[in-house]
Amino acid sequence: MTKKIAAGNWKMNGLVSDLSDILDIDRQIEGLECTTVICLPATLLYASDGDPRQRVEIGGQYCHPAASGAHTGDISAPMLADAGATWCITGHSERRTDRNETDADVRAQTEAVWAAGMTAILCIGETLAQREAGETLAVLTAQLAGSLPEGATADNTVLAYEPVWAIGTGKVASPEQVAEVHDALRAQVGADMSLLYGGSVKAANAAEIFALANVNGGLVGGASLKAADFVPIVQALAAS
Ligand SMILES: O=C[C@H](O)COP(=O)(O)O
Repeated sequence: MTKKIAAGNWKMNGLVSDLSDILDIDRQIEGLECTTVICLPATLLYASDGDPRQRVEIGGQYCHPAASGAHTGDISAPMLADAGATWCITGHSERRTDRNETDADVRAQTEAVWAAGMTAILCIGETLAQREAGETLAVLTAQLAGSLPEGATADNTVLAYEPVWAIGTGKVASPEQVAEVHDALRAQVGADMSLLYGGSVKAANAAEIFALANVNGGLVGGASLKAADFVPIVQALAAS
């Protein structure tokens, strides 16, 4: 069975002093029936794990496929797990673009996430040019085939659809666009894997997106940084 998941992605934002927002979120989501995750910069994971949280689960945003080795500046999945992460994003479009990560890289990272006992939030998404060329479903199908490893289950993987043109732009995909993609993904990954939508999700549009049949939650960037913005999104998901 799918799980409702409200996942925040702080991206390259946040200092130790900002962890008070995690505690605020934690307090305010008590009693809500959904899983809440915040994917933090690696520098904040250990400090966050030391906080007296009850409900918010913590994740990383990337991992190297190897467990250790001579990879200056990188971080491994066992390191993230050791610092308290139980989730890790793989294949975010910002890394596919900024770091030239390929589907094969994402597949290897996802396997590393599983090996460290964490759940992967695997991201796929089309660019505006691909959408305008009518290639959206073909692009997503190819990304899925290339980056989702054999052995993916509803317990070890959550799939996030994030249209690149909707990330951080304020241009949220329409309910029809989200529904078309999520219905197609559901047919490909089976009934149980949770499917998240990401791209300019905020309190004002969350309920409409979460009401769609095959949307089981959101991957939220900018609106996850402050409890005042994120908690209403978690509440909308729990009420959906
Ligand atoms: O991982 C989160 C997504 O990239 C969405 O970011 P955004 O909510 O700031 O558009």
